[in-house]
Amino acid sequence: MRLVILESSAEVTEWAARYITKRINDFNPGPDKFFVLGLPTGGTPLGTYKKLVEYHKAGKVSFKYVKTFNMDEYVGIPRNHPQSYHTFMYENFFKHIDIDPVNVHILDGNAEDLQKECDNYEKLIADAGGIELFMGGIGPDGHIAFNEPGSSLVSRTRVKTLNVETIAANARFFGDDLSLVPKQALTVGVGTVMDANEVMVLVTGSHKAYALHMAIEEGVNHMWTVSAFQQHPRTLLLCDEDATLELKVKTVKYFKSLHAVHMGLLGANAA
Ligand SMILES: N[C@@H]1[C@@H](O)[C@H](O)[C@@H](COP(=O)(O)O)O[C@@H]1O
Repeated sequence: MRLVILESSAEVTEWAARYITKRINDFNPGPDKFFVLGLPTGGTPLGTYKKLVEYHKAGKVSFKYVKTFNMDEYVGIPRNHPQSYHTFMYENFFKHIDIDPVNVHILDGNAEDLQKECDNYEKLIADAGGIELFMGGIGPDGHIAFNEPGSSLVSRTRVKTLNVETIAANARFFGDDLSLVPKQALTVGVGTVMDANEVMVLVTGSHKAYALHMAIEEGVNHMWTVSAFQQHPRTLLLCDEDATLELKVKTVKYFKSLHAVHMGLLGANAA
């Protein structure tokens, strides 16, 4: 595992955008070779989407030969609801870049047969050749996508009932009214994310500090589903100073000593 510790959440989101840009460009995608990118929603990656749009507009990266798969979507709110993940992704990212909408995949939380929709999503990912880089965020309880505490660490895409903590955390997007927050979602499984060639998780803020500690300093545990990535050969965790508050000094010192190595991941002329 790599843990890249940066000063602020702005630096984390920018680092992620630079890394995605470099990975896409190094991959050199084309009509017969699409780069497959897994994507999250949430407040954390917003800055990354902003930067990617900026890099795209500056001609530094194209999404013409990129296919995307989003992690999750609420069940039961209309696709065009202001808080649906469809709306979030189009407003904050897709409508500003050159991606072909046919290459955008987001689960349909209004499908007649929800499990069929989930099974089909797994098939679409496999047909695309698997996910090259999966970016994710976590909830304060250490969930990845909507894989709530207690989720199977080999789970696949499915319907999930949200727990109280997640409903409370997401209430801010629904006028702080718990009753308006959807209670179910479709989500990729932990196993689905584990299948990606590389997993990059963004963790920012002191409210995620305990989750980061449980993710990397304790054992693999289905109560902290992000801890599963201890067993992934290419896990890249990006965090800010605030998120390190519950880590051991020894852990923080070690990973900070690797700063130059981590910056090297962004390419030869990375500042
Ligand atoms: N399903 C999403 C997750 O994918 C996301 O990582 C999490 C954290 O969101 P934020 O980045 O706003 O803290 O929120 C939701 O639960």
